[in-house]
Amino acid sequence: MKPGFRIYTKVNRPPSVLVEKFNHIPVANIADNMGRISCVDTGIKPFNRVKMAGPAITVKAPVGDNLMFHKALDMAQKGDIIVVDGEGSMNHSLTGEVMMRYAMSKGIKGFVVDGCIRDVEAVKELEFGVYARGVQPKGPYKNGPGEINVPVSIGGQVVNPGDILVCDMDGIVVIKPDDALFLLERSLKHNQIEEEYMDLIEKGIWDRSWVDQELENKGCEIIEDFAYKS
Ligand SMILES: O=C([O-])CC(=O)C(=O)O
Ligand SMILES: [Mg+2]
Repeated sequence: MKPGFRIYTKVNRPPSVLVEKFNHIPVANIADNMGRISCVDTGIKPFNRVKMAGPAITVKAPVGDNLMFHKALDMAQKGDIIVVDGEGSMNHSLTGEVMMRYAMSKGIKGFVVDGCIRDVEAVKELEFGVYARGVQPKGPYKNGPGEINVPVSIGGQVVNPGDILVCDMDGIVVIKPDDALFLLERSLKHNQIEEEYMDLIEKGIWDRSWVDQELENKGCEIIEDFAYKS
């Protein structure tokens, strides 16, 4: 055992037919079905408009070093998302256009980096999901150590290898494979309810009575006799 410098090559990936279905579901709708506690903090932002869902290949990188990220690039399979725990460091970039183009050539879906990237002008144009905490022109070292396919922590969430990440312009949600089928059904229902709301709004018949009902239940004081005076 070599804690801090080891690679697990096997990953239990959920079935890709299941994962792919999450591509069409807004992250917000999934998050609403997960107790609002399963999203990565919004310091990790999209750097283009590419949405994605895929199983995680995880990398625990020493601050400012991307040797293990490069190894993960070689190990990752079509459809994977490489998730890099760079401890949120803003001092060195961990990836750039060259690695992204290589990843694209392998069918990898994208990168989620709790750290910095560079080549952001090029990233805007890529059909490849890139989510990261910041931008830094100074490049990474390539010395190691680090670990691949172990639990990592990014933006306040634990990500295990094989967990499903769903990423869109609102943010990133992390799904345990055992919860995926249940969440897929719930989130599709949620989509449908929201579509019904939009329809009722357009027709001008959306029922708003629940708001006053909630305020009454919670004991809100409503003053109707005079305006606020300072
Ligand atoms: O130095 C590296 O490994 C990362 C990099 O700049 C790139 O991928 O363009
Ligand atoms: Mg570069």
